[in-house]
Amino acid sequence: MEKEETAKMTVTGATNNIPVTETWMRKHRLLYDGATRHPFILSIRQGSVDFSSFKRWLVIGQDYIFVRSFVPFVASVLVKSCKEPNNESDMEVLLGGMASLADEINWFKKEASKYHVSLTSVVPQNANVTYCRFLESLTGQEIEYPVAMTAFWAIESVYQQSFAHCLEEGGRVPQELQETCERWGNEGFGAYCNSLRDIVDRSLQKASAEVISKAEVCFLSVVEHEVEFWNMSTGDA
Ligand SMILES: Cc1ncc(CN)c(N)n1
Repeated sequence: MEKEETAKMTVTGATNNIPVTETWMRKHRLLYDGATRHPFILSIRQGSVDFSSFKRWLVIGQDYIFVRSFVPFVASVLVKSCKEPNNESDMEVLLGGMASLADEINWFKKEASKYHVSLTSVVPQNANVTYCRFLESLTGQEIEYPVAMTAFWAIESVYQQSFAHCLEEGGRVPQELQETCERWGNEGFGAYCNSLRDIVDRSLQKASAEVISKAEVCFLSVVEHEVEFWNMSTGDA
């Protein structure tokens, strides 16, 4: 076995047959489930979620702020993808991602007007500010494509799997939140997340052990930020 290959195996624990993202999922399952099975998500699934105006404001207002910061981050990933060899399919997936963010922004505006929330007067909470700063720190040219792609995939996947869990059999999602759960928990959004994951795995195949290790750290940071994001709903953030 080549020296470089040995280093990769040590850092990631990956074997030839198991994609790197899958090794992370197995290794960090508890942490990941902490985000996708957060008490706030479970309360939506069980139908016990508190409909106070604060929470409506939280989900619509705070997430709107987040998504507006997410767009320049995704744009920076798109720019990086243009410099990658064999990038045509990556570009298409990323453009699809941009389109879905445009839809998200419009949806937040529609929801805000339904609940009479003024999006421009929502003050970002600390956890959100920290998360948005983290995104900004990943837009620099020095951040390698596989690292930035890892963040992108993890951010979208945690959301998709959280809301998909709400919709799984046995759930009692309140009527008012059904559309929210379907928006991110639907199969199409799941397929898009799988395309992002495939790009991550492919780009990591040719990455150095150092980049793979950075990508894993980035994955863990995203999961922690997503937990903090949900914590805002219980006032713990
Ligand atoms: C915090 C968060 N993470 C992910 C998504 C899905 N784009 C979102 N809207 N907000």
